[in-house]
Amino acid sequence: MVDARTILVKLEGVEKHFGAVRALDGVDLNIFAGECVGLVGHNGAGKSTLMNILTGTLATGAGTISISGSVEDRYSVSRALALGIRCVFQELSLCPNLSVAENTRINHPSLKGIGWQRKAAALIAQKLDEIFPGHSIDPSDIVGDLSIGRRQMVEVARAFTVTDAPLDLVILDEPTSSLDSHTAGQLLDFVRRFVGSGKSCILISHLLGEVLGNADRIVVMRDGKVVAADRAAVFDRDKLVTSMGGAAAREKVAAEAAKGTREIGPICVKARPARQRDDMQLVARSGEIIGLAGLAGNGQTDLLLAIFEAAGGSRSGIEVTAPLALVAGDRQSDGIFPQWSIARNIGIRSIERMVRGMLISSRREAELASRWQERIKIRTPDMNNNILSLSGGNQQKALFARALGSDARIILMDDPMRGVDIGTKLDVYDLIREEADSGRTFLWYTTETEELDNCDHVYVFHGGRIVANLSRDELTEEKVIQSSFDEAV
Ligand SMILES: Nc1ncnc2c1ncn2[C@@H]1O[C@H](COP(=O)(O)OP(=O)(O)OP(=O)(O)O)[C@@H](O)[C@H]1O
Repeated sequence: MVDARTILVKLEGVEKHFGAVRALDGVDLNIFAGECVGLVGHNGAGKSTLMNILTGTLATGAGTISISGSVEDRYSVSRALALGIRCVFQELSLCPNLSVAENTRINHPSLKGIGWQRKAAALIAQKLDEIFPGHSIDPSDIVGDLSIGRRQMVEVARAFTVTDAPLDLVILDEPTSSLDSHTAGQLLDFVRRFVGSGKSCILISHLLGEVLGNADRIVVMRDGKVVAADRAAVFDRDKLVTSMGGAAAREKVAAEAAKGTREIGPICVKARPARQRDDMQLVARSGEIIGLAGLAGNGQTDLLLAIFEAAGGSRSGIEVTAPLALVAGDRQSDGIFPQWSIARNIGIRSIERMVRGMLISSRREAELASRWQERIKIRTPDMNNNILSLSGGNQQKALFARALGSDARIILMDDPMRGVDIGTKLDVYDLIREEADSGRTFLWYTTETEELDNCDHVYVFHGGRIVANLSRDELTEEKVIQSSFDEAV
């Protein structure tokens, strides 16, 4: 049957190699006007590489790109922008030392002359209001001072602002990874309105419910190839997971395993948020997995960082009695060392064990890295490659390996599953349970409410304070949301 809709983008036989890695292996992809295409696949499947080709950031090794029926021979970033194609990359690209309005101006050279700042501020404020009503971002805020969730909101809103250049397709690569469920819902509603007006979106996400609920069509990638492409209605969660390469049955087993009971030991962390007015505090015992929940930016990360800073001693309102490691959520700013290899990035938290004499032993570093590559399935041909050669999700796995491979007894996790695929998440959940069984303690802030099922109990935050302590039996998404909207007493 011939599809009568207008084809906006047609990619045919696209290939891309990075040295020995075949990132794209003959990919065909059509995007029609007025549709939202969900793009899913395991970490390293080739999604970001394909999108980098579509935005002109990477050149193809082979294959053709046609936009609105014309084959593009000299495709580039500026050509893609001129054709109305924009992307919100997984690794955010805002300049941290500039304000929200100044960052907006970067994308809109036509905003010049006297009053450009005011015009840029109005442009971004209007788009933030439209997508995220009730947001508390001011165009004069310096981006580096914003939480990662707010930066993600600015980045998304900026991609949808229009001055003189056309806007036909917005690629959203993991756009909700740092947003709480309320804010993510606002964005997804906006995406539906956007495609309803005849424009197109590509939505890349590891949150399969998000893709199933909002995409018109779904394309599944696996090992550099498109392995399935059909109307969203044809898929369900199990079918998607199976097309991506397994783990459907394991999901149910993992959910059951999370309900098991484990022996817990003595208290190892007591922490009172700085703004707490009553006597509520976070108390963690060894062997516990504790969730930190609530709307993003309500003090969860602040408390984790305060606990991290108090390591090995005590400071006002915080007591910690064992070594700590932190899995950063904002991996670009706080997690990876971009100049170093994957192996060194993993070994750095265990440097005392790596040192022989005055030098770091490459053998010990390689042993640790190879053990964790296997355990957590980091996809790379060589752990001595630079960390930036890994896909986003695989970089995040290296940060887990750094923390779990260390001597830390308490692991602080700041929304740590950003960009991690479903199969790997299940492996990491298993790993966390195993490690908790052996007495390690986990403090786990997550913006994915489903993940809280893995926790023994959950502290809900609002306005910088703990407002509820929910046991596993009391835990439902409604309860968490209700508590996070309730004013702290
Ligand atoms: N600059 C690079 N140098 C070397 N290898 C690279 C580079 N960029 C990507 N790769 C490799 O290409 C493959 C595809 O990576 P890509 O980032 O496209 O995956 P992805 O599907 O977006 O993964 P994720 O879900 O983790 O973001 C991976 O094996 C990755 O390691």
